[in-house]
Amino acid sequence: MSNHIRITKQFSFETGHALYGYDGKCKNVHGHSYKLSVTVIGTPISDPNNVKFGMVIDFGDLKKIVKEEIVDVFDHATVFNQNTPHVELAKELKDRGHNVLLVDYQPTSEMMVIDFAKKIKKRLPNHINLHSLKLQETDTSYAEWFAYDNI
Ligand SMILES: Nc1nc2c(c(=O)[nH]1)N=C([C@H](O)[C@H](O)COP(=O)(O)OP(=O)(O)OP(=O)(O)O)CN2
Ligand SMILES: [Zn+2]
Repeated sequence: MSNHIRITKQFSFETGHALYGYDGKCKNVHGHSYKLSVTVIGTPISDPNNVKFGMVIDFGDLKKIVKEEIVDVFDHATVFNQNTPHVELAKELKDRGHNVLLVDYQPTSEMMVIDFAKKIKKRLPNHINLHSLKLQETDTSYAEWFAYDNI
């Protein structure tokens, strides 16, 4: 019998964005208190001499990866699609000392969660797989990425 276990760590960060060309209020620069749940899957370490005995991955090690790749980059930044005229607004804000992040996609929840999945997968140890991500933009809206939807 295998013992594959999913473990999840939750994060939150405040990020501004604007959806260039969108036909609603989210074309305006505004922000969200994003909540991100990161779920990985693996087998708990079975060697009692290993300091991480019984763990799939130390929650602290998962936290370090997600903080470095996502939270520290996106928190209190404003994200713009670099393929739109918003790049000019971004330059102006940057020149005035604001924390601006240019990405090569429309910064919707869907596209951000795809970007996050790529970044987290690259940092995980070989024996740990990314199972899913849930990115909550508002109390009532979220996007999810699942590994088995993307094989
Ligand atoms: N499929 C998507 N639709 C929308 C996105 C998105 O990322 N993916 N983003 C936005 C806006 O950025 C913003 O999040 C507004 O979302 P919405 O849920 O419509 O927010 P409201 O506050 O109006 O929601 P209610 O809870 O219904 O009041 C827009 N769409
Ligand atoms: Zn928004």
